[in-house]
Parts: sequence; C-alpha cells; structure tokens
Amino acid sequence: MTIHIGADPGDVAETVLMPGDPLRAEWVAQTFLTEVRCINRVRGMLGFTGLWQGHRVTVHGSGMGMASLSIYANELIRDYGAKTLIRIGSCGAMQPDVQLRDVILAMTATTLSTPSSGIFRELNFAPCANYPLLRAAADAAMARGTRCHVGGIYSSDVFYDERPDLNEIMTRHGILGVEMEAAELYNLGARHGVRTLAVLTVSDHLLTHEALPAADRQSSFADMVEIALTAAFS
Ligand SMILES: O=P(O)(O)O[C@H]1O[C@H](CO)[C@@H](O)[C@H]1O
Ligand SMILES: O=c1cc[nH]c(=O)[nH]1
Repeated sequence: MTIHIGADPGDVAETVLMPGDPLRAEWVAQTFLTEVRCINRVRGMLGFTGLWQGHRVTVHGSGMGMASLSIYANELIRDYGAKTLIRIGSCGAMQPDVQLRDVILAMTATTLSTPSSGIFRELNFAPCANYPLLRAAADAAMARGTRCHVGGIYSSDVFYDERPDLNEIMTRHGILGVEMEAAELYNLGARHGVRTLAVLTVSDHLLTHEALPAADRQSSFADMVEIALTAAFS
C-alpha cells in the first residue's frame, strides 16, 4: 500500500492505462477486461486489474491535472513497478481538420509548467512519447480505420483558461489539441525509463465550440481503449 493506492504488492500489472476519470477506468475494466478485480478505492480513485487477450492490465484513474497524475504515476512506477503507462483521455481540438471523436496520438506535449518545472528550472525540457508505443498505436488506429492524428498537443494547467491568446498561438503552431496531464506523464517516463504515451479522444472543439456530454466522455471512447491496448502488447 502507498499513501494514495490501496493495492497490495503484485496487484498492479506492468501495463497501466490511465484515464483522468475514475469512472472511465471502471467502464474500461468492465468492458474490455476479464477476471477484473478492484485494487484501489482510496479517495474514490478507482483502479482495476484484469486480463485483455491473456495479458495482465491495470486501469487506474489519474484524476484531473498534472499534479494529480504525478501522484498516481509516481506511486505506480516507483512502488508497484509499472513499466508501460498509457493515458487514455479526452481533449479539446485546436485544428479545423480535427473532428469530435477523432483520436489524437500525442507525439509531444507543450506546457507552460509541470510538476517537474522545479527540477528542470531554466531548461525547456521537451516531453515526448515513447516512439515504439506511438508507432504501434498509429498502426493500430490505421488497421481499425479510426480517424487519427499524430502530433503535438498542449498540456494545460487549467481547464477554464483566461489566456485565449495562448490557444491561438498553439493553433498557429499546429498543436492538435489541449488536455491536462500528458506532459507530466512523459516527464516521468523519461525520468524513470518507462514507456509512456497519451491516446486521446476529441470531446470538445475549441474552434467550433462543439462538445460531447459527460456520459459520452465517461463510457463511449472504445476506439481509444482498443488502440492503447493493442499498442501496449504489440
Ligand atoms: O477525460 P480526462 O482523461 O480526464 O482528460 C481531460 O478531461 C479533464 C477536463 O475535463 C482533464 O483531465 C483533461 O485532461
Ligand atoms: O483539458 C481539456 C479536455 C477536454 N477538452 C478541453 O477543452 N480541455
């Protein structure tokens, strides 16, 4: 047990999918895994371990924002031995050719700051995905015929952003979408030598102002889950 995860040693698989929403974790476990066991309920943050096509997988919520993800990812890596961590999240599109429900594979994650900023100080570290995982996810998306974009995303510290000028700059520089966790996940992957990737589904559009309802964000992003699982075990 750690401070934030009630699982026993050995309860966590080496491959962990991390949605922000704990109820998305429950939906993924119930929908895609067999022999599922709940391994964490501390503070209502849900984690489950089961089997996908014979492979052991944990699905564990990260909460919203890099500060929250950092707590869970640190404990999963350092205390439970997680080796592959794939974020399965929602995001807001920032390009006109990206549509609602499209999948985005985050090659890099631009930020203003992360929980690692204190370590990097004046350095503009470039958080990036593990390339073999990214390539496997792109192959899986293509094989499924999923509308998929690969490129840079923006990991923001805030959902309600008082700096619309930043969004305009991101759009002008080809950033595909905005979410709130991937950059720190990638920082931790680099620091601990583990594989990390963010597979995202577009739930909002910052240019058209379209948005999916909460229920869809919780339990309808099946393509992203299948792509993440396929990539993890390719
Ligand atoms: O749907 P999740 O995975 O939580 O991801 C996105 O949704 C939340 C904001 O609504 C933030 O966590 C953001 O990154
Ligand atoms: O962080 C997020 C997540 C989904 N949609 C957004 O606009 N921002």
